[in-house]
Amino acid sequence: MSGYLITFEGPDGAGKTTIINEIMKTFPNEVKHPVIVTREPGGSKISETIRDIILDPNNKEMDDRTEALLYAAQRGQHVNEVIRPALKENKIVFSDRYIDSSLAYQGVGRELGINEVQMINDFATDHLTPDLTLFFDIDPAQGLARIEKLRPDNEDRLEQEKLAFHEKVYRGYQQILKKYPDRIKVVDASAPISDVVEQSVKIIRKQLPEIFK
Ligand SMILES: Nc1ncnc2c1ncn2[C@@H]1O[C@H](COP(=O)(O)OP(=O)(O)OP(=O)(O)O)[C@@H](O)[C@H]1O
Ligand SMILES: Cc1cn([C@H]2C[C@H](O)[C@@H](COP(=O)(O)O)O2)c(=O)[nH]c1=O
Repeated sequence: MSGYLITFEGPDGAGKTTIINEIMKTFPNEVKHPVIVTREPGGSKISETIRDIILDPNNKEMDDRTEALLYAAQRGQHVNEVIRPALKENKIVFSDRYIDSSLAYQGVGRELGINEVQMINDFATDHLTPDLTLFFDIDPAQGLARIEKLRPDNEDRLEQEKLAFHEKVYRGYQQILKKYPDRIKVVDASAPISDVVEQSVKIIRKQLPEIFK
């Protein structure tokens, strides 16, 4: 495979989607490869359908293991239908969330265990690991406040979880950062948007210099 998978991770409201959109205004002209943007949960028709089920606030009775398996299932489909074909075509894939979200939210937030969640995802993706991951570091309360401001009455099932859950997820991300220091790099996501964009592109340049013109 000759493309590159770059993933964007962090608490809800960290600014991942906003910053990817900003980066995309100039990044495609700076690199040798075509760039595509995708997201999880979602990114393909089937995976978006699974997304709707997972995030539906009416699905209050969803079991934690069911939730973990649904995230892994949508990821397997997304990888096989969208990500692997793009990598084979030499593209750079920006994914707004990927496996680390499951390790942090389901593995630690839901207390299913990082190793167990890693196992079902390795099966689903046949071990597809990102080349680089940017962790958007923000206090979870600040992230949730951004979401609340953005859509006060329209939070999804995960966003509706109490702050204590999101703090646990944040601690989960800290564990994952320690486990994969070479792959995951930290961005200060509390900074102004232009600054977060600059930090992100600087890290990509440093870690993957070969992709730039
Ligand atoms: N650096 C920033 N400073 C201030 N506000 C920001 C910044 N980045 C994003 N925002 C705002 O925060 C809100 C959430 O941003 P965004 O949807 O990009 O976050 P996200 O990480 O993709 O969230 P989620 O994971 O929940 O989808 C938006 O209103 C956005 O404009
Ligand atoms: C991929 C993935 C996501 N989540 C959670 C994180 C968010 O609260 C929602 C939806 O994500 P979005 O960024 O708002 O689009 O799902 C998760 O718990 N596990 C995962 O694997």
